Amino acid sequence: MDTHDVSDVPEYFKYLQTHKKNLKNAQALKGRPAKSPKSKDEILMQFMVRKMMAARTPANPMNIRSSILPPAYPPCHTPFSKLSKVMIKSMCLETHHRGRYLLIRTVTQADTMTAVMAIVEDEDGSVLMLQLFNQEQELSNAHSLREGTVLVVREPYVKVMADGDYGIRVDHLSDVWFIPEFDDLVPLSWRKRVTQSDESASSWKVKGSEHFNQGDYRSAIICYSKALDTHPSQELAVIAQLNRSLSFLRSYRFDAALKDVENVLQVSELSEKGLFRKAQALYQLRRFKESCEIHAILAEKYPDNTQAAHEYSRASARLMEQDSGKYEFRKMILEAKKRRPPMLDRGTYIGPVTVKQTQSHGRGLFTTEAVKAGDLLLCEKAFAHAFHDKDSSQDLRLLLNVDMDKATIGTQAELIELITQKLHKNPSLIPDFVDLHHGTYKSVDVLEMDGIPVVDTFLVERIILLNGFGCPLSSRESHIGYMKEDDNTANKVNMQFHSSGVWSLASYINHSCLSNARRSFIGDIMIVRASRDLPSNTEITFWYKSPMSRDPKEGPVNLQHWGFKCDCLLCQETRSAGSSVLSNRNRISADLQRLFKTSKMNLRKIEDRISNLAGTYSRPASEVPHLTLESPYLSLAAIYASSRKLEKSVEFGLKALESLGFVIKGGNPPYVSNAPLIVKKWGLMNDDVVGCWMILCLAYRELVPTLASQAEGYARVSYKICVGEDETFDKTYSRLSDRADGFLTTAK
Ligand SMILES: C[S@@+](CC[C@H](N)C(=O)[O-])C[C@H]1O[C@@H](n2cnc3c(N)ncnc32)[C@H](O)[C@@H]1O
Repeated sequence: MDTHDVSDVPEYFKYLQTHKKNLKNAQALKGRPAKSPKSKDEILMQFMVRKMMAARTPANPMNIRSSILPPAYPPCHTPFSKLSKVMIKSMCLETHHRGRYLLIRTVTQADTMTAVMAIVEDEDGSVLMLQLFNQEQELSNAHSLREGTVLVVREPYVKVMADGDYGIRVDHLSDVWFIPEFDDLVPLSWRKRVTQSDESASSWKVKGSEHFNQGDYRSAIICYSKALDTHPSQELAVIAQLNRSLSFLRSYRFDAALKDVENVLQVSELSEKGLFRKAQALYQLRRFKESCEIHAILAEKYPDNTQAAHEYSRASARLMEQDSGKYEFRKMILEAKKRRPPMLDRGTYIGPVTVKQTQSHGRGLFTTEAVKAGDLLLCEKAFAHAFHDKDSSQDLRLLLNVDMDKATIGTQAELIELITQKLHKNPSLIPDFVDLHHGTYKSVDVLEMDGIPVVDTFLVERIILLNGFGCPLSSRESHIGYMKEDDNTANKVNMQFHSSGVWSLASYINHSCLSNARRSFIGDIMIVRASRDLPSNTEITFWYKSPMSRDPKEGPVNLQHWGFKCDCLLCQETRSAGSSVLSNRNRISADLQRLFKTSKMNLRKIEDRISNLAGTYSRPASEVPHLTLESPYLSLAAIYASSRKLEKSVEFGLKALESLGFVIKGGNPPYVSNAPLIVKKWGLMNDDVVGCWMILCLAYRELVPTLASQAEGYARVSYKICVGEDETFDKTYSRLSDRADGFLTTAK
């Protein structure tokens, strides 16, 4: 939704086809020996050269870094005890060595190119390239994958890479294990020193603390675990668990941190550090209520702990947002502008909505009580958010999925990394995430193996493909960009963004072109508001693709990406209208655009052409919106407002809204004194609606002042629906602006 899908753009389409061909050629080598004919020295030299080249040359003709997903394959889900060792010399190309494992060690420093890469050797001294995908970038830093690191690759997959060389490709995080030097699996010849088998718990603890102080949390965790396995005294066990919990917190492993402190609290119920770290782990897992409960104990027992007091107020603020749906939106907008990445620390508010089964399109989100247009339905923090900063030199990435024939530009590849890592580190989050819609993709039904969480990278990718959203830095910013554009082209309404994310609850919202809700963004927070009045138990829908983004002659909006065809009334009307009506609409629309651009505009002719266009619709707009009419009506309303023909401005302003399906009473002459302006039915909500209400507001100010503030009220609600909040409305629109729609061209 709103991501840069470039699958059909000729240059990317060609690039995708080239990769499919490479893949086919590679697969023709399936079964050939994986051992490279090159010598170890040649392979090492080549690695260094590749590293230098990668730093200098763009990755593809489009100067965008590309990530290519191979055909999907499941993660290893066989217990390690049932795997047998394989050597490089016995491995084959383009083969998943099921039931086998490979023991290797790195013989180069790792480097991050398209993946974390290093040259590895096995016990025979045979070498190959290793490519670890979806790992943290820090893996290639000094602490982690340094030369000599021993690894186990479970069920290794050897691929022919794009340049024809061979490499072990690991896509699933649980398929690679980093083996500590003292582990029994490590051959004696690979050990730098002989580890004392009688090393004491306290010396492991000391080593753990040394690693911790150097910021090497992975090694610290290994040493504290070793201390705990080495029969520590109860006192030492508590210290090792407390220390390990802090290392877990620092490495974003909140489930494990929580488990450690819970063990500590069983022995020492009121441990200050134990309670504090528990409250922190719960906060990070977004369990704010439980975090506050622990903080309440801390506050009572340790009133002088100022850090805990500070964290208590933070957790209370999140809980308040979560329970009340009250946010300081203006502050959030300022924060999103400043923070990089624009991740906002806020609670998720779930309004009067619930997930239920629909009749024909899987699960959907429904109202649990009647709501009004503009009401807040959801204010959801992203499960994961990948930001592209257009003002920085950050690379854009092209993600090629050969299984799905998809090419997207933006941050989708990064999002896969973020989500696989988050789930791998916090397995308590896996069940809800993998329950999101994933089409026909079948994954393995295993959540854990050998005590390690199993996360299927290809499942994550499919979930992102079907549930992810492209998003602006803030919808206010994109609204302002939209209003500043003069040209009302499809590009203007077809917004696509490089930043992207997944919002779990919003993922249950189905599409309808006749949507009744709209999403907006502030940083990584998605806001969903009702765009019309809705009775209880109504299915909430928003656009995956805006029906206004399509070319009128193209027919219904193309939702092939999500595997369905929309059956809303708008799509039905478009299908039944037939190609001659659609091309007639298209022709008149193009003619109108031309007439609006002529220097001496002939308004009578324009009005005539608009009437012709209106004549192509057989059903009233209150039933099926007349989308092609909105823009010309709105342009006329603005032109007449500027030339002070206010009655005409009102006439066309109302028509613009009616073309979107609005039913409005009391807006047209004859005006009855004190009769209200009433929206009987809300229509489709696009960004133009705000400006249209403002044009009406400004015209009514002179014609019927009592209606002006009501029109402005509707402008404010429409703004809130489009932008997510109305705290910045006055900064963006003013009755005193010199523009016909009140938009402040200076708005920032
Ligand atoms: C983001 S998910 C929406 C939630 C999904 N229905 C579920 O059960 O989890 C997107 C998927 O929902 C289904 N869907 C959404 N809108 C639909 C519609 N108007 N008609 C049919 N299927 C729809 C499609 O299968 C689509 O790929």
